[in-house]
Amino acid sequence: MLDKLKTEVYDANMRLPKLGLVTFTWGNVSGIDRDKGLFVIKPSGVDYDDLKPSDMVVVDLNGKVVEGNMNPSSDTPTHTVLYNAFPKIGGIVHTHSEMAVAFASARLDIPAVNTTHADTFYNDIPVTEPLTKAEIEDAYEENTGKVIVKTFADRGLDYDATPGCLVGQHGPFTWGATPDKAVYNAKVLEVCANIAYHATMLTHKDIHVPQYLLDKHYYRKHGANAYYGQNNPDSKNHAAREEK
Ligand SMILES: O=C(CO)[C@@H](O)[C@H](O)COP(=O)(O)O
Repeated sequence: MLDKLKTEVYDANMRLPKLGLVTFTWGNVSGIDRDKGLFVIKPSGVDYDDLKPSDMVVVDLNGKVVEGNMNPSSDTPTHTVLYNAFPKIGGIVHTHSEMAVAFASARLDIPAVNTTHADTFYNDIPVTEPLTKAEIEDAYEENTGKVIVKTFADRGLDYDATPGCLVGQHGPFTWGATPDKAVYNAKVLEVCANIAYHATMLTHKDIHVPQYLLDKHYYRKHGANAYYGQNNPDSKNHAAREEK
């Protein structure tokens, strides 16, 4: 079942250690088949070197395992909440990338300090409130998803325009149209966290790009697909390059 999606999710999971986004068995990637209402996620606690596409676990949108010989990622309830709440996403990533986790631990948003950030995230990347004792002691991973959804609702953020969030005192979750795009967004989030940290340390100031720069980059990417570099397979330039 869903063999093609299993391979796609396996490949996306294998990019996490290659991109330096995870250590040991931390983190996870999933991908969804919206037509079937099923998503595929890596198994829990399995070393990336030992993973195979056939190890991926198939889960329904109630979080119930429908196929798989192993237990799904411990974060499966979080992915379940996000797929139900964010209908346009096709893939989700959770990592423990270090600078992102530093911002999450300090309970700080990752500020939009430059165009690198603006190209992918239309706002500061929000950090959620840490989960309460009750939220941790019962349905922890489900509540982790709920606090992300609540943060976006409370702050009036568009999840499609800002495809990532820091869970306070935990770490980053990113999403995208595909598992691979969600991995891309996870790496960009970590790069942005690093740049924001250094820029803030260099200036000891609160830095934010102006809204008109965020608008320019967002609408250049999400507006007409006339051009947006290598990130947009629909762009003319991308097609032209493919023909060579
Ligand atoms: O955030 C956590 C633990 O804090 C998890 O994401 C682990 O880092 C990976 O768990 P599995 O996906 O292997 O269950």
